[in-house]
Formats: sequence, structure tokens, C-alpha cells
Amino acid sequence: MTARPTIGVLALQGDVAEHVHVLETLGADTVKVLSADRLDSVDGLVIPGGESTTMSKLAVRYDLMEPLRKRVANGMPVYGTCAGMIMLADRVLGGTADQETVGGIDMTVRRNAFGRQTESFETGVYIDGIGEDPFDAVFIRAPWVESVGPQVRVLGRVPGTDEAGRIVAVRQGGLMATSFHPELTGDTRIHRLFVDIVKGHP
Ligand SMILES: NC(=O)CC[C@H](N)C(=O)O
Repeated sequence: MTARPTIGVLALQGDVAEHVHVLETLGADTVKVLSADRLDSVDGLVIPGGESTTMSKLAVRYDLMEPLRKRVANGMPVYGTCAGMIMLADRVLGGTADQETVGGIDMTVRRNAFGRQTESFETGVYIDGIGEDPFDAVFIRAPWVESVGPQVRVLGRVPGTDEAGRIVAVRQGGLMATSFHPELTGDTRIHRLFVDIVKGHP
């Protein structure tokens, strides 16, 4: 991998510009991905937050769903935030009947899991692999991860009703997902971790 990777941001819908900005700050070249051709040109991909049901429909309409699944199956690193986390989940609870996902991470996520009263909130989360300081995490109508398969590494949790808490950050090989939006807070540690994954660092 070159020192300067090309990272795509899936640009069907959602907060694309914020991810482009952070990735460029970190020295990556970026491409807004709206077609299978563009997808071919990237070393890694970010799937932003937004609305997973809409994103799913648009991915099918733009003939991107199958190419996305193929590249994931072939090992392309992908980082999904919020709706992007849902897109990377093998199983979704609370989705619409026709909602498809790209899949790739052996997990079940629950859409809009934190409930109406807490549509959005901010809290410090310890994330495995980015250092000691908690990450200031912004959650917006966020999913949580209800369960994970044996190959999934849990990177972060927030307090929940039981002792284990709720899983909000995971990684399976080159695929990484967070329930929250690190592109909004100016702390670049999670994007940096992803850029390192794309560069081939473990
Ligand atoms: N901020 C977000 O990405 C919200 C996700 C949205 N609730 C969904 O289900 O797709």
C-alpha cells in the first residue's frame, strides 16, 4: 500500500463532507463514491451516517449493493458510522421489511436503539486501540450492537441496563463500525485508526 491511500466515502446520502474533511486532514486522498466504477478506484471506504433505509434503497438503485458486497468479501477495509454501522451488519432489528445491508460484520444491530427521549446525546467512550483518553462520542438516533459473532472484536461500550453495557464500536478484520459520529467532534483518532487499517497496519 502507498503512503497516501485513496479512501472513498459512500455518497448516496448522509454526512459525506465531514468524513471527506477528516480523511484529507489525515493525508488520505478521497473519492465520493456514487458508482461501481468509482468504488473500483478506492483502497478503503467510509459509509457515513444518515438514514440506513434510504441508503439501502439508493445503493440498490445505483447498482452498488452487489459491487459493495463483492469488495467487502474480497477484503476491502470499510468503516461505517451510525447508519453506516447498520449497512455493515449481517442482521438488523427494527429495519424496514425491504431493508438490505451490505453486511460483512457478524453482528445484530438494533436501529434507533437508544429510544425517543434520547434522540441524541454525547458521552465519553473508551475505545480499544486509540489510547487511554475517552472519545467524546456523539450519538444521533443511533443503533447499538445487540450481539456479535466469535470473530468480532468489541472496541467500545456505553453503560446499559446490565453490567456488560451496550456495544457501540466493533471490528472484524478490516471492517470497523461505530454507533456514533467521530466526524463531528474534531478528535481524529478513530479515523486515524481506520486510515492505518487501509494502509495495511494491523
Ligand atoms: N445518525 C444516523 O446515522 C442515524 C441512523 C438512522 N437512525 C438509521 O436507522 O439509519
